[in-house]
Amino acid sequence: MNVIIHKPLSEGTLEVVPSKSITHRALIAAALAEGRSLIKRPLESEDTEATINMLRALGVKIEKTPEGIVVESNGIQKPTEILFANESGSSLRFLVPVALLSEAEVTFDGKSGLRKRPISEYLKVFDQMGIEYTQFGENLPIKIKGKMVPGEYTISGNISSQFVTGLLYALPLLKSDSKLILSTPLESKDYVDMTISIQSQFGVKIEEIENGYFIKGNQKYCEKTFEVSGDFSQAAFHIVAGILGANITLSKIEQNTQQADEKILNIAKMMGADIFYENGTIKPITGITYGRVIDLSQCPDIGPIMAVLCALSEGTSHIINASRLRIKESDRITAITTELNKLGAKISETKDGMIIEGVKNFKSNMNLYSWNDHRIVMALSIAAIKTDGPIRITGAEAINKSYPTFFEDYVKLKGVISYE
Ligand SMILES: O=C(O)C1=C[C@@H](OP(=O)(O)O)[C@@H](O)[C@H](O)C1
Ligand SMILES: C=C(OP(=O)(O)O)C(=O)O
Repeated sequence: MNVIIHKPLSEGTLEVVPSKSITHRALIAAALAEGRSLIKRPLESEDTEATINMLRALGVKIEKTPEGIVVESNGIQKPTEILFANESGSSLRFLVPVALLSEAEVTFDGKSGLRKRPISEYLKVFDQMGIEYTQFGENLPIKIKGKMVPGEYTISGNISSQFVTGLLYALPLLKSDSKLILSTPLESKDYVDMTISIQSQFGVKIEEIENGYFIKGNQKYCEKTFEVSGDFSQAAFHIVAGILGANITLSKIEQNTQQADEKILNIAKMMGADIFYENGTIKPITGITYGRVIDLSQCPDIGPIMAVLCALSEGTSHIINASRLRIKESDRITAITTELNKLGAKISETKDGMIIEGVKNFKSNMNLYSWNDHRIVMALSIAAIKTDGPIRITGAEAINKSYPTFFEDYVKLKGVISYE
């Protein structure tokens, strides 16, 4: 699907879509609880669907109802089929340790991009646990056989926090205590804090210790009714749209939900933006912003939209500590640099970030490419606010990964688009 943006989004009020990260986590905690849970206001997207399908293959009953998703579980069962994570890094990495609780042979696979994303930290843990595995490609498919055993395990903290989340889900269900030690400082730590917070709401406690986590064994997840909060990673696109010129108000976006991308508020303010935030409502004010040093080690997903804001800010910005942007759905450093430069931005890549000289406006270009990455499509659609004519984004269906209604919302906000 190609999208042509004839006129950018310009005004309106939008209810922020539910959080992808929280939806994945609530579904998994509910699947690990014996009994019946209800997940209210879940995100519906390709990624959350991957988690649902994988949990179903592990014997969990999941039903979509008008009230939300009902999850009924009797524990994790031997899988009935290959666990297919599609393109969702979270679904794959969260569910590897969970699936191993079945003590059966499990095969994981995913679509092209995910097949190349690292799974290395689990291989280290499998070696320490004596679990056997065979890989049939660069990373996936992988066939795993063995039993998770409690103990002390060491992994790196700077490849993906998703390995930590996956282990924290499964280890409390083992018969005795475990420790997870991080050999390098943990990046994207808020995501792990979110995991721990959601686990505690389902009755499981994790203790943070120096260099890692202590996980008491023999714990139980409890059934629960849980409501998903609005997604800061998606709100970030509309916040930047507001700063760049659109008159947008965002509703249903609660504060302090341990979302890493809530950091967009402080980063944008540091760049000179005015943003009002009260009672779950955000109102960004259009105005001038200034280039700054922006550290993305804790909030990588706002990388593409921060590049847009920096490219249109006065002076020079340095995006630093962002090497993991290269191992997402696309190499997001190369992808956003290439596409924004086609619009006249002045961005150069560094090994782990970008140096961005601000420009006042973008020119139009009818040939922008999604790089099969939802966050690149959304960032380019917001960049259209400062182009001097229409833009075409090819491969725009990538938005289905996390925000299938993105263009419907774009039109609600008075954007004019057509599809090819
Ligand atoms: O735990 C999560 O929900 C996520 C963690 C982050 O990954 P990394 O820890 O690999 O940076 C983030 O980029 C991803 O989109 C979602
Ligand atoms: C990288 C992302 O997700 P995941 O790692 O779950 O594929 C994302 O949503 O930007």
